[in-house]
This record gives sequence, C-alpha cells and structure tokens, in this order.
Amino acid sequence: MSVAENRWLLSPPSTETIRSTLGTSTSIAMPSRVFSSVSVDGSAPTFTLTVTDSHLLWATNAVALRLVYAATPSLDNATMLTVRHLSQPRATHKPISIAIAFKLANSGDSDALRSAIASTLFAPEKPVLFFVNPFGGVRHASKLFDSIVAPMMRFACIPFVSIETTHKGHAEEVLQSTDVHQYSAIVAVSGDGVFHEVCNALMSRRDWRAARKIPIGTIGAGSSNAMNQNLGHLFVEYGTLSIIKGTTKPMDLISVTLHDSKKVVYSHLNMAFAYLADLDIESDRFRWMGREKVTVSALLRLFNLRKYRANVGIAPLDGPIPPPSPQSDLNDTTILDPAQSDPTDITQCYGPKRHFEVTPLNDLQTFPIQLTAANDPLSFFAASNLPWIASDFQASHTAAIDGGFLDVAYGGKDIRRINMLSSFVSGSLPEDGSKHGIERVKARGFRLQPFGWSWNMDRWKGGAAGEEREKARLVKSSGGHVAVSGEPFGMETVTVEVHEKMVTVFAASPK
Ligand SMILES: Nc1ncnc2c1ncn2[C@@H]1O[C@H](COP(=O)(O)OP(=O)(O)OP(=O)(O)O)[C@@H](O)[C@H]1O
Repeated sequence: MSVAENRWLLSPPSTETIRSTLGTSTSIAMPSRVFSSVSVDGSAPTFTLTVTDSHLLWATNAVALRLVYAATPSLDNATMLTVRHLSQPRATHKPISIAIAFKLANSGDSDALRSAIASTLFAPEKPVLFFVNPFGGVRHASKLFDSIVAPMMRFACIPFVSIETTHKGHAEEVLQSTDVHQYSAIVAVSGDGVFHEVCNALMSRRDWRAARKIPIGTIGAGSSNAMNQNLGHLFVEYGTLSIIKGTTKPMDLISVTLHDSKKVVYSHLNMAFAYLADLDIESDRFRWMGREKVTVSALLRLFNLRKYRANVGIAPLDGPIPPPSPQSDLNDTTILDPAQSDPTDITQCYGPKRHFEVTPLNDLQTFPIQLTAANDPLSFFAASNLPWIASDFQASHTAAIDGGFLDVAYGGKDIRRINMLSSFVSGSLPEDGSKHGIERVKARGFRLQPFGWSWNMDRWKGGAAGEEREKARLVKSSGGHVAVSGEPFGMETVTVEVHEKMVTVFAASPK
C-alpha cells in the first residue's frame, strides 16, 4: 500500500458513534480537527499522526502517536474507518486510549488500511481463555476485565471466553481436566497466584509437550503483580495490547520437587525460604493494603528476623552440565508421557525430566556449594528466575526471562538489617550483596533440606552423635515457610531446577 501524505481527510466521528463502537461505559469527547496530517508508511504497518491540537497534545504529551491496534469497519458509511490507539508505553504513565475515525478519500483505501493493521495483530480462530480472579489484590480484577480487557479484545475482533475463579486451585482444575488445545492462548487476570496455577497445570499434563506451546499471559490485577513488571506490562492496557499484537517471548520455568509429598510443582518466578518466604506468605493478611502489604510485612519480619537451620547444596551454572535429557523429543507435540511407572522417578509426575532430584545432597560433584545446618544459620535464601519479585521490588539484576539459570542469593549471621531495610525502601536488592551480608551464585538448581528456625545465632556444637540434641537445642520451631512464586508450601526437602524456554509468554517486547 502506498499512500501519500495528507491524502486522508479527517473527520472525527460523533461521540455517539464512538460510544456505540466501544461500549456504553466509554465516554470520549473528540475535539474537532485534531490532526493536520496523516502519513502512512506502506512498507511498515505503522501509522504516524502529527497532532496539532493543543488540547490533545497536553493530554498525550506526545507529538507522534502510533496506531497500535485494531480497526473496525465503518459504522456510518463505507469510507469511514475507526482505529483505536494507546499512547506509547512508558513505564510509569497510564496509557491514554482514544478512538479515532478517518474519513477516507476513497473506499478502497479503507480495506488496505484495515488489512495492514490486521497483519500486525494476533488473529486466532480459537478463543483466548481468560481466568479472572475476583479475590486477588484489592478485588478489582472483574472490573478491570469488563472495562478494559474485554472491550479491547472485542475491538480487535479476537474471540475470547472468560472464567471467574471461585476458589484457590480453580484455574488449575480447569486446565488439568479440559482440552486446553481448544484455546489459542491462556491468560490470568490476577496476581502471580493464578499465573502460577496456569504454568503448573500445563506442565503437569500428560501432553505437556503440546500444552507448553500454547501462549500464556497475565494481566496484573493482584497486589504484587511481579510478572507484569517482568513482562513490561505495568498497566492492564499494555498487558492486553501484547495479546492483541501477539508479541511473545520464550520463558524458563522452575520445577520444585517436594520430596516428602512426592510431588513436582512448576512455576515461573522464584523459590524463597527464610526471610523472603516469611514476609511473602505473612503479607497475605495485609492483602487489603494492596501492594503496600509486602512493605509492611518486610519491615515487621526484618525486626523479628528468624534464623533458619537447613542443609543446602547448590549446582552452579559453571558446574557439571546435566546429562542430555532422554526427553530430547521435547518438541514432538504428539508424544504423551507414559503412564507414571518409572521406578527411578520419586514423584511419578508428568513433565520435563528433572536432573537433580535423585542426586544425593552430599554429591559434591553436582552440588559443590554446600551450606550446612551445622554451620551458620540462614536468614535469607531466594532463588530468582526473573528479576522482579514484586512490581516495585527487584531481587535480581542478572536473572532474565530465558536466562537458563537461577540467581541464588543467601545470607546468615552477616545479614545487615539496616542495609536490607534501605533496599526495601529503594525497591532493589543490589547485585553486589557484600554490604548486606548476602552471597550470590548463578545456579542450574539446588537442594534445600530445612529443619526449622530459632531466634538466636548459637553455633552447632555437637558432633554427628549429638545431632538430634543439637537440633532440639537450636531449632525452636520446625515451622516456617517455603514459598514458590508466592504460594506457600510445607517445610520439606525440595529440589529446584531451571528448565530453559519451557513456555511462551505474552510480553511487551518480543526481544
Ligand atoms: N475466587 C477465589 N477465592 C479465593 N482465592 C482464590 C480465588 N481465585 C483464585 N484464588 C487464589 O487466590 C490467591 C491469590 O491470588 P493472586 O495471586 O491472583 O492475587 P494476589 O495474591 O493479591 O497477587 P500477587 O500474587 O501479585 O501478590 C491464589 O493462590 C489463587 O489461587
């Protein structure tokens, strides 16, 4: 398509027309003659408008606007075309969404323009499935879905269905018991909890090789919304826009083998123990505060820091490379895992091969970094698969969405609470943790065997024979928390491993 500048005659539609296009809840007053010129670059499906109206300039604070999605056929006559755009994504600015109608010089241009826009969009025949969690965050997910997500999806002519979750685990139950291949994508409108359920459900299916190919996404409607920060979707509009444009990235997942429960859990964000797990799980009682719940919990727990006893073995990234997976057929989507009868598999669960779950903890070849309960206690232990563990807190500066490793940070008696406090205020744990008493290592996986916690830093004095006595002396409570992407799990031995590029996720930038 080649179209010369100023070819389009601009004629803003009536407010009534826009309302009927976008739904009754939308109220937009279009200033008359807001654009002096429109140019369309025929080779790239990007439409640049030059704005002259000072009112709109003020509103968008931008001179060049991009028409980023959707075109509807004219409501009034064959030569009208209505498009809708969002202002350029900027991290801290809520996007402004406006519908603009063009009156075209000739009716053929309408189809050309519409098909050029359509080529930039995700155009699935199968519907997108949304899980909307009305319980997450400050309980506004349903409102956000009805007022922003659903109208944008309708405008872009993308079919969708939605399920409002009624209880914890609801999304997981649905995805484990239905034919997930009837959907083009699966998106959680929630915090990280329902997105975790989506990841876990797809990877735990017998047909996980095929299920993992379905694009997944999340639109932030929880309290921490870490995933939305990691994906560049600080606003609901941007999350929806990534679905409409179909911009995706491969993402690593972690598997967490729970040795006593003989279960495997797949997740996206992190595995935390001690301080970070305590504050994450305990913050749930402050859910009504929204995102402030984490800050308040972080402060309370910092002043009552527990000292955990645990044995830990870490498999560093530069350590021995795990043997090639017998499941080298990872991409053969027709394969179903055999019925669960492999006697070497302690969990008998479906999903990708876990290399580290059967390796003894004292195998120094695989786990050369050893932290033992008999030495210093642990106050802090967090393995991040992604940089942001809340939308306003960055736990890792090296973790990446498809980095292929976990950034493991840990510390014990040297933890400096005042520096930790300043990190929480500034929203970032520094890469160099020396001032905080934290060590960092890039790892393929690790094993953690927790015993419990006490308030003091006493050293382990007994030898092997006195182990039980020492435990009784030093472990005041065998309670505590292990948290996987914010979800609580019992205090049992866990083996955690990263699985590279396991899923495809909607993200603001496909890079
Ligand atoms: N209808 C429901 N009633 C109660 N709990 C639910 C319901 N639907 C989902 N859940 C559970 O609620 C928990 C919290 O949900 P979610 O993660 O969406 O919100 P959040 O905890 O506020 O956000 P974040 O994880 O970002 O802090 C999840 O474990 C999810 O499984």
